[in-house]
Amino acid sequence: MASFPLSAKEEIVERFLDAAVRGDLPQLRMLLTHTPSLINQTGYSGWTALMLAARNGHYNVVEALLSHGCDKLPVNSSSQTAYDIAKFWGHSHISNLLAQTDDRCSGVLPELYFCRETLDRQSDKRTDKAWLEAQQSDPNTVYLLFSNINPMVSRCEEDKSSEVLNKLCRFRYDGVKDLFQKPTTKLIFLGVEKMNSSSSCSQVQEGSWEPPAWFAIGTDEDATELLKRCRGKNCFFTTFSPKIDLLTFSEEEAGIVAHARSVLVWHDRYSFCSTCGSGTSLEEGGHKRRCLNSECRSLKGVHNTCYPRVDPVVIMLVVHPDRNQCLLGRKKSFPVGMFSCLAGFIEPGEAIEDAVRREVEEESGVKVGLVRYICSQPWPMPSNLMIGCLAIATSTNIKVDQNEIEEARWFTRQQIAESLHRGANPALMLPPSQTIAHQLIRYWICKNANL
Ligand SMILES: NC(=O)C1=CN([C@@H]2O[C@H](COP(=O)(O)OP(=O)(O)OC[C@H]3O[C@@H](n4cnc5c(N)ncnc54)[C@H](O)[C@@H]3O)[C@@H](O)[C@H]2O)C=CC1
Ligand SMILES: [Mg+2]
Ligand SMILES: [Mg+2]
Ligand SMILES: [Mg+2]
Ligand SMILES: [Zn+2]
Repeated sequence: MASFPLSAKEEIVERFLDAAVRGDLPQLRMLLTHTPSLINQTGYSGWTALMLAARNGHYNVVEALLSHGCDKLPVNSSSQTAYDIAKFWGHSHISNLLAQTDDRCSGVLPELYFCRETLDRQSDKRTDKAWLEAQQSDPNTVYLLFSNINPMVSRCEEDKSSEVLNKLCRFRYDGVKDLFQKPTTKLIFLGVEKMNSSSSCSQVQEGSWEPPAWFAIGTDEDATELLKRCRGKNCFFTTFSPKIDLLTFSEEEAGIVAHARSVLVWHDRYSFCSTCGSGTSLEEGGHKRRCLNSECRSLKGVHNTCYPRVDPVVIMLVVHPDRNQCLLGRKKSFPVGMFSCLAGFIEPGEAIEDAVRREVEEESGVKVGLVRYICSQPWPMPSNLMIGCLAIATSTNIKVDQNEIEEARWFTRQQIAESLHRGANPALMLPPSQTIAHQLIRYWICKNANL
């Protein structure tokens, strides 16, 4: 067979990979210093330097590559990551290292979007009327303004390259106190600030630091009038279109928005008592509605009709019995090429595991055995709690319920890893990283298929 001379670029890649095979750390470091882009390159074999070092048990080379920010997601033609390779060849010190280090491939999920608890909710303070009133007029108290259920935001100018586009507009008492007079205004106590690096040091040391309280205000005032309070700043009300607005806050603000918006939506949609139909009033810092009819059954004992609702939803990555493929589906409303995990509402009297098995079979015809809970995410659309699971299929034939899902398919680990690694491609687009669906998929790829 004729062999062709290597180009200069190919030659340097092969020298780099050869250094990884031999465990030649000085040579590898020298080449990386000159050509940092070598780090994730593959040679003719389709293996990266990390895979080769993991195959040959060179712990120090794996360590050095990781410290240079090497990507652990690429897979070889057998769909193995470097972690899988180290495990297969019995280099447990290396597979442990690959499982431990870094955020993305540790097998431990990163904190999910909407999950950061920036404020301390202090739910015991919700029944302390005097304390709540004192906080309302405190000059340090922070108010967020919602026109009905949409928060007032400004465009984030700080970092144009970042995904953070929207920033919540923060008001002080003087800027919003007139709204408290209107009977339709809803005031929600969100919590108090947790102590962090920006808390005033001298006050913290003296013990005189009082963490500012945060409230959300929901109002049906004319939106244009409300915007005048910002005095010329470029503010607007987000409409919460999921693809455009919902995922564009910082991690800190996303958690606050999830809390405030879910409670305000509940007030908006449950104005009347669902037991007797009478009017209701807000209590407990906006976290309860009390029926105004003194004869109503809902006033005797504790009733879930009086509290904000949270709807549990199971969301699951179904793994093929061969452990090498996973089941993803797409709804008609998804962008072209996008597939995601199957999901569905838990029904009354149903355990999480049973809901997973039922929803998967209803939507795809696939039967599921083992179900393992992985993580959860509040999803304020309007108030779901996504309960993320991995599930092992016991059958593989797909029969889609066209009312719920347009198409469902088995995807190989390699197809998934490629889409995660190289980004959206026409064949398979995965949901954005802020979603639990994306994180479950990434978790499975990184963690290996063994549950
Ligand atoms: N964060 C994420 O990664 C993802 C979030 N989701 C969310 O999960 C939710 C549920 O997923 P679906 O596949 O639509 O559920 P699903 O498969 O149970 O079907 C939805 C249908 O269930 C019925 N239903 C039962 N209880 C309901 C309730 N409490 N609220 C609304 N409808 C109810 C309605 O007829 C509705 O049309 C959706 O709201 C969706 O936004 C879905 C996929 C990914
Ligand atoms: Mg369903
Ligand atoms: Mg569904
Ligand atoms: Mg359902
Ligand atoms: Zn009632």
